[in-house]
Amino acid sequence: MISSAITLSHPTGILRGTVLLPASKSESNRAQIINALSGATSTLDNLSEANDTKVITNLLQSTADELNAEDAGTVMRFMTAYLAVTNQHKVITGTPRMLQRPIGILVEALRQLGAQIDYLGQEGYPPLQFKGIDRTKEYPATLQVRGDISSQYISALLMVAPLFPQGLTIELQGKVGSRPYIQMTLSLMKHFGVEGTFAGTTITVPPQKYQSNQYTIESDWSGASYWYSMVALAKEATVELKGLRSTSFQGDSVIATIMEHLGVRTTYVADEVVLTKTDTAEIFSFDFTDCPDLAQTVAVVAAVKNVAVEMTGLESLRIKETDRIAALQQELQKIGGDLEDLGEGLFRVKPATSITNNPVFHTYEDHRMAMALAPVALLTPITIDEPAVVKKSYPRFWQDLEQLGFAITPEEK
Ligand SMILES: O=C(O)C1=C[C@@H](OP(=O)(O)O)[C@@H](O)[C@H](O)C1
Ligand SMILES: C=C(OP(=O)(O)O)C(=O)O
Repeated sequence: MISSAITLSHPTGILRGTVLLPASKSESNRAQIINALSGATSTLDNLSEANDTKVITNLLQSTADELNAEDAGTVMRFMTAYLAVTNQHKVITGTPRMLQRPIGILVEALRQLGAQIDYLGQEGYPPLQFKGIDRTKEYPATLQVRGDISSQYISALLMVAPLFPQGLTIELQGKVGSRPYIQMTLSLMKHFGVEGTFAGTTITVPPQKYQSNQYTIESDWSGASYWYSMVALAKEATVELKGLRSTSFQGDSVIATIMEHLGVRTTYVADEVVLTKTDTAEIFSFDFTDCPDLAQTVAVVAAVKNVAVEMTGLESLRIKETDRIAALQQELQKIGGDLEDLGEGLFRVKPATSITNNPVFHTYEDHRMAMALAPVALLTPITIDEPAVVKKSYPRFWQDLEQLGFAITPEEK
């Protein structure tokens, strides 16, 4: 998909079919870092085709002096810890947006562990220059690390923690966001032979060696969330999503519970879930602290279904691929809706009152804006700018939509 915009519509509004979801980029990128730290002897099956995963695969093999993490937060943060502990002398940079996404908390923690890292631009932000690690330096076995900016800093530190002679204890400070991603990191570490404990706000990883193992990456629950939206907005629907597990490492599997309020029933069978429609469309409140990547999905469906959902825990949305709160407000206003800021962290979805005016949606270099807005096409033809953004996590998204009956027309501008 190279066109700069597409128009998207669905002639019947009826969805029936099977979708082979992409694998989780979060699991793929952790598994690859752990594998690289343990001599690259594990077998990783079903690695994601997400660009974020391709980027980390390439960077882990690269001999270049300057590495480019592009727009991938996990790559920037996980590679930062990896480059530090593997004593490399390289630079890591990224897209202009990546240079606005903070990394100071992670750099500060790694410096305390002996890593020499300089900022090449603004203090606290990439690009970073690595100048090796001083192994002679006494380092503190316990670090205090803020948990309220990005859990990716904690995950990055945890994956390298067993390599330190005393291991590492992390005491999380402040509110902890995206906690299931920290848990996912510990679960994958355990799969590769390293045990850590997470009690209250303290995580301890004793010194240990990773063991090689086989792991099959699960399909991506965040990517699944857009199919939940489509089922919620379709006239009729039965959609099978392949490769999802009822017991998942991914916190975004909570989408199954959230979408019960918005008219989607989930049935777990073998290695897939089946989504069907119900009549439910009820107001509810939900705290997205644990699953920030689902916020856009839910805000759009709720607006279109006229359900004034109350949303909290959206703080981290402002420092993702774009300021996702501002982007949602802009785009929902185009269909008469909004994400109203009620203050003190509370947001309320304002129902979309004019969805049929052929909206042209912008995507703000954010894959999740494109994918969260696409389901609106089940009700009215829409235009999506820069549709190629989906490649960050779900490159086959538009092909999968076509397979389920969406009509997609490129619009050259
Ligand atoms: O660790 C991960 O794989 C991720 C953690 C989350 O980020 P934050 O911890 O910055 O909220 C999430 O938004 C991101 O898409 C993936
Ligand atoms: C926030 C995201 O990714 P990252 O932080 O890894 O760039 C995302 O995929 O929604």
